[in-house]
Amino acid sequence: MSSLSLRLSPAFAFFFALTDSPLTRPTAPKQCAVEIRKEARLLTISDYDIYHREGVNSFPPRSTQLALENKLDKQVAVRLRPLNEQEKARRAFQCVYSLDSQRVLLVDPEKFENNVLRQNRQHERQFSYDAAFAPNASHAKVHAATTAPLIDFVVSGFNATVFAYGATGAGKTYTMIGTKENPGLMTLLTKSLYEKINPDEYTVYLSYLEVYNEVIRDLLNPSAGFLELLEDDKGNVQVPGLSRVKAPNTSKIMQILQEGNSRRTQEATAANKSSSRSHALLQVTLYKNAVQHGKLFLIDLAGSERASQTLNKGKRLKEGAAINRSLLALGNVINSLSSGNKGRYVNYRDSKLTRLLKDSLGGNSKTCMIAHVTSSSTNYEETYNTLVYANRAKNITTRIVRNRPASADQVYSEAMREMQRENQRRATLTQTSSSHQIHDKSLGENKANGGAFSKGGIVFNSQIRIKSNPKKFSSLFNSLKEQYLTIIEKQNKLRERLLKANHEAYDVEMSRTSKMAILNAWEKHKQSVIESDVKKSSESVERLKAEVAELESRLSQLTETRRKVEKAIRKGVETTRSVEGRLRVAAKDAEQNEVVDLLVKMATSDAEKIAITSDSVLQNLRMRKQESSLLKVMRYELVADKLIDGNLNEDDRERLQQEYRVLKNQVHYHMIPLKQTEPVVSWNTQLLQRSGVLPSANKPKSENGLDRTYAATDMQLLQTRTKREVLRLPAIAAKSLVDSSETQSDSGSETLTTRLPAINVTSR
Ligand SMILES: Nc1ncnc2c1ncn2[C@@H]1O[C@H](COP(=O)(O)OP(=O)(O)OP(=O)(O)O)[C@@H](O)[C@H]1O
Repeated sequence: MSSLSLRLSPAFAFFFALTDSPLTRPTAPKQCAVEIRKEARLLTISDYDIYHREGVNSFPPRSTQLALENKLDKQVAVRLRPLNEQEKARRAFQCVYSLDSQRVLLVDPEKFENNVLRQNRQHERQFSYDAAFAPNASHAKVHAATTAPLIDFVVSGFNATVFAYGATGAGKTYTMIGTKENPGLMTLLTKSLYEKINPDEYTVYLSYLEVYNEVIRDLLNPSAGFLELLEDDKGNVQVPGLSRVKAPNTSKIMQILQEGNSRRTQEATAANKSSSRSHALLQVTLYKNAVQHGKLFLIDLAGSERASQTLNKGKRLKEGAAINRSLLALGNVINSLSSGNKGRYVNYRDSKLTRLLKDSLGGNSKTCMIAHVTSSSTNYEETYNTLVYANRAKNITTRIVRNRPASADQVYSEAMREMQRENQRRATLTQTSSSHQIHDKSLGENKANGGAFSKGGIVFNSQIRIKSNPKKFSSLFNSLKEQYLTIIEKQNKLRERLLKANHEAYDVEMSRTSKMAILNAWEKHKQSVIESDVKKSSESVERLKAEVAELESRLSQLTETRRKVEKAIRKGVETTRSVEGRLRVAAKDAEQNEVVDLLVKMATSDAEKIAITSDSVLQNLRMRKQESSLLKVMRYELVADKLIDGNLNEDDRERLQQEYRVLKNQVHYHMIPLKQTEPVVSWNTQLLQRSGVLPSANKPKSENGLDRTYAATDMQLLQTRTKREVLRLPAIAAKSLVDSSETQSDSGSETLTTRLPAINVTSR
């Protein structure tokens, strides 16, 4: 079934992966003459039990119902949307009912058709969930029953995820985002969170991103461009460069969400006049005393859709395919997780969406899925699929553990704990006033130095007034500590900016290199091209030149950004050193000195962490390009094999030869930048190497765990080389020039490459 489904349209492939095929749908129970409007409400628990006793498999099996061993970990709810005016005008009628607060009845509209062939088909099906909401249910009611209980959970230091699933137009955005007048769960949930926490103790940060056509964009900072998704060695998924905003109060949340939503990709389709074409993920992170404590993920998925329903064409159709593909991947993950097989393999890697949801679905998170269905008879199939899908999701089992700081944050949190201990100790000291002597002594030393402190070989001019009041003395150390932390935070922001600029520059440089190569090849060969082809190509050549010029100007802007940011970072490093020195002077005992050591370690570790992330962002980009080149090579080999085999009629041969030449050029130009831009060492790493924090040789010493990362980079480079050696392209005599504008290409410039003379691309 699955191989068949892959050859079907994405919407159908999606359908087959998630549901029982309609062909294998269970047959009807013997008597099922429920009169739709009257009896829907009359179906009782005993009916449900009878179905079970009779062994009718139309209901979820008993074992499935009872398998909710982790009922509290996973909650599945269903919300019905009322018929809209358009559906009423089409004389659609309600075909799904909420029987009570948990059960839903679906009635097949075909029941009312006098079709003899289908008279034995089962026309009613009942589903049971953790919660079911009638079409007139309010957001507040949905919130109270589903998401409100998650708040305590997050405040206790766990993660939680809520995602809205359903066909296009079923009401997901309505539930998650709502309107200004009637805000949805994102606002209600965040508001409730605020009501629960003490603002002096907790800080809340919001990040908001969308996954559109497998590309991640920051909805709070659209200028950040496309973002990468990375996994650290512990499998934690991160989006480096994703901005986060401190949300001081609830009205600010609404404003932030509205701004984010206005940037979301939305288009009108026949099924929904403002259809969301992307998955939107709001991340609410709770910090307790500056240490990450709990996380809430609120996700408005794009709707699954059938092309026939949305009447989509062109770009919209492609978007729909991407949406369905990622939902198909989500379906597969849900199927694996709910299979009950302990040694199951769960493939999260098929889409960005599943990679992002890895923690929520299979890991350390309490999850609430709200499935959405329209009650209209015209959407029966979609409703059926969604209800079955939601039913499967109930069986997902996970193991939840309280958040512990990630290893990289360990130093930071240790420092925080140290500081808290130190603060407490200071407070006690202040009360007992037994430390006067120490301060008097320090004052004495200070005076003796003519107002200059000397500690650890560093001499500072004393701007600091240390009075004999211990409170003030303690607050001096604390205020320096605050100052140090603020500078580190600023430094980290600058380093992240450098990472972003480097990422973009790398991408731009790759694109520029391959475009330049095409232009150079054109210049070289144009003499041998017939005049009509030169004319035909001139527009493409001009466009390509303009693109190269644009890329070059962007590159110089990015280089300038690099220069400025690096300068600011270097200045920041000097300031940190100076504050560090002052801290060491102000530190009056071993414990305080340890705190300073930890702060310094934390700053270094932050810088190294960003440098490593930056290296892997680049490496990832490079790997993606390699993968796409390899796919092209594989296609190229396939076409070449077919040509060699012969047995083709003239038309097919001609078509294949065209494709062969296009692919040959694509492979060639794709590979050029990959050959020229290794090895990958990010600007962040280079900066650390220049400042002596990291060794500058290719193979760093085995300190700070950094060697592992470099070893991985070396390994990847090695693999690249091996892969390249494997690329032996079959050589086939090329014929004349061909204009193959029909061929799909992933770069606008490739229309031109198809007109170039065949280039010998046997790779080295
Ligand atoms: N429970 C509801 N009550 C009233 N109106 C609703 C309800 N649910 C959805 N609607 C309305 O139905 C329309 C479609 O809803 P919405 O845009 O939320 O669908 P969607 O599932 O997010 O679709 P897509 O996947 O295409 O983005 C909207 O006009 C919305 O206001």
